[in-house]
Amino acid sequence: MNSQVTAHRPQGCAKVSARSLSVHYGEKHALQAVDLDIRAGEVTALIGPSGCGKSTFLRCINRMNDMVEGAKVSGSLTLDGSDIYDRALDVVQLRARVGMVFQKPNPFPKSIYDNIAYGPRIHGLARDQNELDEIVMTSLERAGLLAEVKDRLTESGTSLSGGQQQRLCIARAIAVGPEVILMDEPCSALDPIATAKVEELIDDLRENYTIVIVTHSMQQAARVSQRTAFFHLGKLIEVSDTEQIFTNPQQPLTQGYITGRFG
Ligand SMILES: Nc1ncnc2c1ncn2[C@@H]1O[C@H](COP(=O)(O)OP(=O)(O)OP(=O)(O)O)[C@@H](O)[C@H]1O
Repeated sequence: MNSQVTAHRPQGCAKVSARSLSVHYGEKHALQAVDLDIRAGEVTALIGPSGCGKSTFLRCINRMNDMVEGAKVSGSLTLDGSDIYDRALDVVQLRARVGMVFQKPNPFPKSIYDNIAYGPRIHGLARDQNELDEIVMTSLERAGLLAEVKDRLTESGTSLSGGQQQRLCIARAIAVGPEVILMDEPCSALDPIATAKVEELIDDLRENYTIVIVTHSMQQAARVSQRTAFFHLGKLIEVSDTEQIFTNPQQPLTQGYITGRFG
């Protein structure tokens, strides 16, 4: 636990907890008083029409919105009960605890090995070369990529296929020992076979990590998540067990979206 994080009363058993979370981009009120708990050890899918605030919510959790000029976050957002927006919080440490995988695979223009070793080196996680090798191998193994790349660790990460690059990025996130992994449409640039592999991987990872995934695909949300949150025009309309959202949504707006009446 980051000692720089101010302790607050934990909110239930939630890993991440938002209360009245709002985000403005200048005049634009992109996220409006959202209350949402993300449970540990589960995959939570964020769904909703384009521009409804899914990515904005996701980016609050590792403070990626800090980099957006004019972005203003208010309300409360906690990780294990500690304020993510505490001024004293070390954002580099936060991003080690809360990793992120983006829409487009973005390996560094470095070797496969160095892509994974980069984070552990920066954070001083290995005492020697053997420990670093161990972290690299374990991360590749967990990301389901080791068998495919073990003989080409010195080749560039960019030489891999799109699906392999995305699993490399997941391995890179895993390498620094995160607790939460944020995924922003991680399969939208992948073909169906690569998508299936990443989805399988997400399912394997959920035992050890708390995963939040933004997806445009309702089929994907139904396949990979245990909880689903539906957003509309910056508001959280409904959050529930995924099965309930897709079979018996309580809100007319959710019903309209999942049946394709708008979106
Ligand atoms: N940097 C920014 N500056 C100004 N407005 C922004 C910025 N980023 C997002 N917005 C606006 O905030 C709202 C929410 O955007 P966000 O990207 O969170 O939506 P989303 O649900 O993830 O959309 P999509 O599914 O299209 O990715 C949108 O109206 C968007 O135009």
